[in-house]
Amino acid sequence: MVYQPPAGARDLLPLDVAQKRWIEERLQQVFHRWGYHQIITSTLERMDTLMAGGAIQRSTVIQLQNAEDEDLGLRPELTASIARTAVTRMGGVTYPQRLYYNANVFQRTRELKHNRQQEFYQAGVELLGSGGLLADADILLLLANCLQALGLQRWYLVLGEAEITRSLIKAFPPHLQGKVRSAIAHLDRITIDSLPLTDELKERARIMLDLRGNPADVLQKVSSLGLDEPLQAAVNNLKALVELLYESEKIGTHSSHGIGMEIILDLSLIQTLDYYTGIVFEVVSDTDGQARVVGRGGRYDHLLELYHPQGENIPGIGFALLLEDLQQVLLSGGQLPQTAPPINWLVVPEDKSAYTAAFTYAKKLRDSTHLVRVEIDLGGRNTDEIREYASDRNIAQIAWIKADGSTTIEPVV
Ligand SMILES: N[C@@H](Cc1c[nH]c[nH+]1)C(=O)O
Repeated sequence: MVYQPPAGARDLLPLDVAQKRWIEERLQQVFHRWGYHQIITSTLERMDTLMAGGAIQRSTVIQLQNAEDEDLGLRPELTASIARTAVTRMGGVTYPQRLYYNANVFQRTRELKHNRQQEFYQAGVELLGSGGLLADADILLLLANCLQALGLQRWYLVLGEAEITRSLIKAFPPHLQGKVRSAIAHLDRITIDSLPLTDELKERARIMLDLRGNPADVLQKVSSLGLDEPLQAAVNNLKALVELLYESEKIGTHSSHGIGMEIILDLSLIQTLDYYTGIVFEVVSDTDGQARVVGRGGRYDHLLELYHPQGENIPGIGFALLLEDLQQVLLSGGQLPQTAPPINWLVVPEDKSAYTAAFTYAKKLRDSTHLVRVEIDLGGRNTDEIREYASDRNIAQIAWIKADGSTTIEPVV
């Protein structure tokens, strides 16, 4: 019998863990500095929670069944679970609530044959109870601060607006809206040309594909589409947000806290999660010409009411950073540790009568500073082999201990 993990599952070895922790610790510090508290929700949820009123497709969830025949699944993301927790378990709290998480998620992919990954890690935040421009900007500045803390070099923010995009798509015949949506999401001009649409609608779809680029240009183009009042208000909001971010950034760049945010406005940006009601965004890292999405999020002002016992409406906005993708990018940038943390000391009892003295010395070392790593040599090796072991493992020093407690310290070459 060969014991393999199930297809798509992951084991993280010590070096992976060291790199993952490096990222997580930096993010956690930023989250704390911005007033966020950690929340841990259940990995397992009822399917109806996970699907968030149809915003998340059943087919993307790994489903399970328990003895009570409940319809359960492994969370594919955390926003729905946090929305559920906030309104069902945190009654009486004052808003806004600032919550962050660091957790694994499971996403079912159809291409299992190639052992496509199904378990991922995300670190993210949810800001609950505040709608509007200030909260939007606060979240995006927090996002920029996270990326800065990681030392991510070249990245840009793709910013869209779910309501505007949704309403632009509504102009298409209902039975084709799904196809148009997917073609636009994939920037697929060929499909758009081949769809049975009037010339006018094809042109509209092409314009939508072009609603991507420098914010000022895109805002001008979208205004030419003759939007109705509420949508024009959403466009104006977007404009105000971009201005606020650039202004805040200017202040940042003059101090040592330049956030270096470049914004690409993209009104064709469509997220597969369909609970968004306002701004949506992706962080794209662009290293060596290779673009990779390392985070995403947006505003969801009608998600919490789905779970609220009285259907009360509480707005929300948040983002998730995708830890595997960040790890890949940071690895190629050379920021991450290349080895698991080294051991500082190997404490070697010279014979049986020195065991107690060795444990006492190891304890003294461990108590001396909280960052020290100390191993006891467990025997079975001669002096040369011990030196070789210490050098292979990059251990800095050996402490040879005699029964009377006398110690010889030897730096490892
Ligand atoms: N949960 C979303 C990201 C997000 C957090 N908050 C809002 N959106 C995702 O996994 O893509």
